[in-house]
Amino acid sequence: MSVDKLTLPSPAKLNLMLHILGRREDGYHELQTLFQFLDYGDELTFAVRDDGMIQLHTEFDGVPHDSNLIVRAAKKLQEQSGCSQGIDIWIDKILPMGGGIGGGSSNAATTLLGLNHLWQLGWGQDRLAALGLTLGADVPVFVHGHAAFAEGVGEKLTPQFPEEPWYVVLVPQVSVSTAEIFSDPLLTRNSSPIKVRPVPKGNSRNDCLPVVARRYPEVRNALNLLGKFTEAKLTGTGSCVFGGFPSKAEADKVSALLTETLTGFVAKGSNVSMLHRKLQSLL
Ligand SMILES: C[C@@](CO)(OP(=O)(O)O)[C@H](O)COP(=O)(O)OP(=O)(O)OC[C@H]1O[C@@H](n2ccc(N)nc2=O)[C@H](O)[C@@H]1O
Ligand SMILES: Nc1ncnc2c1ncn2[C@@H]1O[C@H](COP(=O)(O)OP(=O)(O)O)[C@@H](O)[C@H]1O
Repeated sequence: MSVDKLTLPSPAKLNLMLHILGRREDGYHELQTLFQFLDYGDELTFAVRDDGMIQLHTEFDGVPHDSNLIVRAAKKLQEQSGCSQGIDIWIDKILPMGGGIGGGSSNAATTLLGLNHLWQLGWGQDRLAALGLTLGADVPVFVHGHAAFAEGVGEKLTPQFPEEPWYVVLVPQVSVSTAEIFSDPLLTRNSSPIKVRPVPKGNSRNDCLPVVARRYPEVRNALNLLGKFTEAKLTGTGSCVFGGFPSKAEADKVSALLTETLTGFVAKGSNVSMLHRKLQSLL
């Protein structure tokens, strides 16, 4: 049965570790990183239109309509599939921008999967992920929807099954530009590749952390505060800082103490993205 309206989640991700192995000729960096999803994110609503127009109805501060990754994803999919239908889109945005939790990439992936469903294109995940990669290095993992060890610039994915703790995520009130961190001369770019799978314990370092912590006192502060309770880590190029706890009750307790002065939230780690769980329930 065909539907013409759909609401889908757009989860956040964490980088449980991130090593930078080198820089390619095109300026992009070769990484090894472990992605896991959070059961926490934005929500997008899509409604098919017959006139071919693509319209995002929710305004974003500082992001013009046609630059929004949601609109760019929809337009690319429409062009490449030759679809004559259009789409109205609304988003309930709760993920911070420039937080290293992948909100923009996740929104793009939710759009690709949602429109593939509504426009009945029948594209497979590999094809959607390849299109997604042209929008951002993190889009493919959100399209595939499974926790994964990622190599290359993030597009070579091997599914992984890390523990799924409860996380406290602190959101320092600064937006970190990924490009700015990757162009810092002090960034470590020569980590040795990990050859063993699954990634052995003790490799949880994020090579971006020293550069981000030096540039952003707010991130340093969040790392110090959460570090009093558990190992505090940086996700991606930041700004968000996270730490795992064995139960929701423990995460809630620490979060209540820290969010008196800092913004943050508690969320469960998940190896199957909530977007894919919802899509599965529609089939
Ligand atoms: C570092 C990571 C780790 O998950 O996450 P974030 O902190 O951004 O969430 C990602 O690889 C980011 O992916 P994404 O946010 O999609 O980055 P893109 O838009 O593709 O790239 C933004 C800019 O960062 C630099 N860049 C990005 C990825 C990479 N592997 N090497 C790079 O040098 C490039 O200068 C690029 O122009
Ligand atoms: N739908 C979107 N959601 C978030 N950011 C977007 C979106 N579309 C474009 N952007 C731009 O992408 C940048 C990176 O966004 P985001 O993915 O949230 O951060 P990060 O890559 O640090 O996890 C934002 O600062 C914003 O300028």
